[in-house]
Amino acid sequence: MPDLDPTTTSDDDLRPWPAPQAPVPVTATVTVPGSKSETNRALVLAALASGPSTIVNGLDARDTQLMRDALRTLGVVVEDEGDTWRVTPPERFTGGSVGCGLAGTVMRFVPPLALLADGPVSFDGDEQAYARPMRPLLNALSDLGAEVTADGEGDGLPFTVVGRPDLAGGTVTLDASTSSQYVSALLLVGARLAGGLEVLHAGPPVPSLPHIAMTVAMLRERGVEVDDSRADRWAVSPGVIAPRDVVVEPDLSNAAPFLAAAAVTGGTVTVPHWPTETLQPGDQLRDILSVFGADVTLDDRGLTVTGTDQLLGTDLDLGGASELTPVVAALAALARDTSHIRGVAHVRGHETDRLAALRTELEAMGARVHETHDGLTIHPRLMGGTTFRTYADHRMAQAGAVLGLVVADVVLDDVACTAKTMPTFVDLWTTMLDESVTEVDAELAVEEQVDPEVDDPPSIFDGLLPVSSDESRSRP
Ligand SMILES: O=C(O)C1=C[C@@H](OP(=O)(O)O)[C@@H](O)[C@H](O)C1
Ligand SMILES: C=C(OP(=O)(O)O)C(=O)O
Repeated sequence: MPDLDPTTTSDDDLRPWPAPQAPVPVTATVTVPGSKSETNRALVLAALASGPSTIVNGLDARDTQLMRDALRTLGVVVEDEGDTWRVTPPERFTGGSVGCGLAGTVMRFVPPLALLADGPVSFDGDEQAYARPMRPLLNALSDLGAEVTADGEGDGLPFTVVGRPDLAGGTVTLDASTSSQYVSALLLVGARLAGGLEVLHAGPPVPSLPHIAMTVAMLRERGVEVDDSRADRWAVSPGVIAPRDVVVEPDLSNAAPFLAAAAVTGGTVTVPHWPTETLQPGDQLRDILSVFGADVTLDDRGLTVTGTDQLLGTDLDLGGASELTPVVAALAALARDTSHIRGVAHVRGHETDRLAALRTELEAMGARVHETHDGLTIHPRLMGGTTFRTYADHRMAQAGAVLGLVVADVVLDDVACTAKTMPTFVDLWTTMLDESVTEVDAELAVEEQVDPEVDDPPSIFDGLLPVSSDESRSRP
């Protein structure tokens, strides 16, 4: 299977995509590409820095290519030198047109850069992105003195931002309960405003706080002073953003479907290079998978997850790691008993309304799912194959792939959307399954060597999960 083209989601060969069933318990080592969140922050900070920076292991996917293109539009030079990207900031940002695709990090992190640009910067994106919330950030930019005009009929994309050379910064108050990215976006640019920037949140709790902590840490690594000592307040002092040469960590959230593959098939998957200390919310997978009953070990090899016979029902607040919601919902649908996912009301404004999408698709497969005000209650039931719609959402596709490992005849209507953050998804997934079969064959060969007199050597299919549609996993 070819890698997906990271610049587009229109690879017709890959829609529809029959999700492969696991012929054996998934047993593999899967190296995942770099973190989307770290890559796009590193790019923006390099563009704002006082000199050239380099980025190694940056994620090459649709969201990060859109970010590189956006920065180039603003006059930033982004060059590829083998595995290293060299980013050279311009004297001043120029105006132009920025395409955001469906990338939250592009549509939220780039508009504040327009505050510093010489001319108007217009923003557009996929039609589906028009529904993503932007208003609190756009109001904050207006409050800071920018001219913000709506170019469409809605409250978000498309829009144009015109900055002014004399913007002083100061204090802005906004409701960031629909996305932490508004806060990160403002903090990233704050040091470059003459008076710095104080950001105050007023409203229901801010989701994805680890992502704001990641922003703060990456600013501090570049010499920027940030005060985050009080809840719901962040203050960035004015100053220089120092250039840095960075190595991006693997994307731990994108490791979720591969680790989940071990959990649902009773296999073992290792993700190498798992950092021992990290600010990525995907690190919460270690606790999440343990609560589902999987065995989780972090050691020199990386993170290793081994599944058990039956996953347990769970009660999880995913407010800090909401991008894991679709894969966790897939695990919950395959568990022994009811699970609750809480704290993720705002994922209704992610790539799609993820709560509605998950309820609809899991119910179509046979699960009973209830949408609550801030999450899902999932009652596992006997599940059967169906066309699993992905709604152009890479993480819905990941969830569908996990379900397809153990439920026969699951066909994703479009897997090409995984190119948003992982153009190599299909390739990695099929390689993982191939490696699992090879691994089992090798084990059997060793067993045969030990006892060559065995009359009837075990088949690689012995003791495996049922594979036909009428034998799909039975749920209480
Ligand atoms: O800052 C970031 O890199 C992100 C923040 C989160 O956004 P929300 O706060 O909108 O959930 C997360 O879900 C998204 O995938 C990446
Ligand atoms: C919410 C997500 O992405 P975005 O950066 O587009 O908000 C996600 O990747 O799950």
